Amino acid sequence: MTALLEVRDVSVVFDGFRALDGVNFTVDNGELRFLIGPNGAGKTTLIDIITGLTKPTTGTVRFDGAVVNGKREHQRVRLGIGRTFQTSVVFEELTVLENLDLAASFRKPLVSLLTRRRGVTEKVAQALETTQLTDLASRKAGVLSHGQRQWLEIGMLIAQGPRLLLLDEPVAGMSSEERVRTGDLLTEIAKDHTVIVIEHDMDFLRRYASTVTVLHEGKLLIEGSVDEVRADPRVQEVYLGRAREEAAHDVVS
Ligand SMILES: Nc1ncnc2c1ncn2[C@@H]1O[C@H](COP(=O)(O)OP(=O)(O)OP(=O)(O)O)[C@@H](O)[C@H]1O
Repeated sequence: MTALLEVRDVSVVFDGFRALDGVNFTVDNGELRFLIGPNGAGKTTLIDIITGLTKPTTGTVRFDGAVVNGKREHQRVRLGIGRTFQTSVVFEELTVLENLDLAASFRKPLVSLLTRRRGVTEKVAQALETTQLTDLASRKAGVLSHGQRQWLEIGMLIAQGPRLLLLDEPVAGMSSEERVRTGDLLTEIAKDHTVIVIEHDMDFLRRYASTVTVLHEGKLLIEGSVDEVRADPRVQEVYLGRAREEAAHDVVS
């Protein structure tokens, strides 16, 4: 396997605070990688330096072998780096199909966006099928359930044809049924994409993750299988220590 993404010795300093501290993080082509860590560990900052939203203070980010440090967000999207945000980006007044169509059109010149097209492009049809939203294609996005909206956002990402998908807590707020469907969807997407998912839910990880990367206080703590990570005393301390602190706080407050 070859590395699609290579983050080398990356540090990010915000006003003297080290959000990331010498992080090395490599993801191979075709991997479904999970990223975990307690609040403030640096997970979102790591995603931000991959997408170009934040510039690393030191270190390099390579995508498909080329350094992308100097590239801006939209240039990285064009290279094939796509992300979802914790906050929704769907247009509520547009239908599922229209949202997907718009997302799929983003790389085209403006003139083709202004030309009315008939029918559904292959990419959009593929995104509808993968996310199993075909039956809801003509439904306005504003009336979708939370889970359906998340799948639409993932579909919008797929419709853009990225090689690397970065998903920030895709199952947050979902029912257990929706979680299963999302896990299956991620597994399906990972068959022909590379996927990095920020997720906290251990049950979800146990079911769907192969390799997990744990961040803590801006550093990479451990990388391994779910079992290896769960058995690691440092990980237990980070999570259990945190739970103990919170329990103590609950008692005194
Ligand atoms: N723009 C910023 N300016 C200053 N500090 C920031 C900025 N962005 C993030 N931080 C700080 O960097 C640290 C890491 O934040 P980050 O959002 O990456 O953590 P996280 O692991 O994604 O946490 P969470 O699970 O809470 O989302 C936090 O302490 C946060 O307050």
